[in-house]
Amino acid sequence: MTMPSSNGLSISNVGKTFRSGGRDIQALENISLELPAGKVGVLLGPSGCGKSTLLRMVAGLENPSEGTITLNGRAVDQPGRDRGMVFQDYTSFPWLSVKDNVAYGLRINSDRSALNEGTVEHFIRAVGLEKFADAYPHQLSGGMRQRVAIARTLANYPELLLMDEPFGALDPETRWQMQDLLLGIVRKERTSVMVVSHDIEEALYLGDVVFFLSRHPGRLKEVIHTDFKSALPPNDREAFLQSEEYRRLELHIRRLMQDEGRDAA
Ligand SMILES: Nc1ncnc2c1ncn2[C@@H]1O[C@H](COP(=O)(O)OP(=O)(O)OP(=O)(O)O)[C@@H](O)[C@H]1O
Repeated sequence: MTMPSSNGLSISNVGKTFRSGGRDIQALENISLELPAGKVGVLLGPSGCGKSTLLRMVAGLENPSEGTITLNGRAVDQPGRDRGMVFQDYTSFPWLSVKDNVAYGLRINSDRSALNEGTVEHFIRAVGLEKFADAYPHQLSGGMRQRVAIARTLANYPELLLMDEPFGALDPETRWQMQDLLLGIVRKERTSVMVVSHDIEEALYLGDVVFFLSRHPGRLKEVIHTDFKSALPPNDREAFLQSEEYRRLELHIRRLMQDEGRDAA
């Protein structure tokens, strides 16, 4: 049993069973993992292994059937401002400008503080949309709309940023740009991140640690640390893709995926 740590995300013996059409579907079984504060974790695994379900439980949108989840020592049992979620389908408000979209979360959440214009500007700049602050979502590309969603979520300074296949709908080039943009911002802001992905390259590029889940029911099969990246030149995708360790891990995870496919057949 994993001891919950007070610093970071701690998932301890978590299981989830859905009751559907009169029968029980066990989506996740006995998941225990730790994501230290300031790190990027990736939930990777075949379709249906429970990645989104686990992320939704960390967001507080679902409750575990067994086990506990804590963030920085506090129990997670409902959504909260300490966590911010970004979905794949750009969740910006079409009737609000970029600036107002980013400000929206602050406005509804501001208890005492007045709307902080500086924060809005800071995050619009961080995602490179300063020239589009007064534009509306329909005037933006998919990648730009996803930047708005990221800026809006980060403007609330969440302790943990949760992302469910955030770049899955983007073309490969934009996807690479968005991955670099995300890493640049979260390193600077020191935000912890948990990302759902089913893309091996993305998982190894983004993650400090990759949690590989197997399915039926979803179990934590392997935890892969990517310490090898610290010896590579920073922000150099080519060096990353050509490194021996990346190639080794990519092949290893590909085999894990294939094993899952065989098990399901
Ligand atoms: N609300 C629900 N009611 C019943 N079953 C559910 C519900 N949500 C998820 N499941 C089941 O739980 C399992 C895990 O689903 P989940 O969406 O978390 O997997 P995933 O790994 O994110 O899949 P994908 O990569 O395809 O998005 C699946 O068998 C799914 O059918």
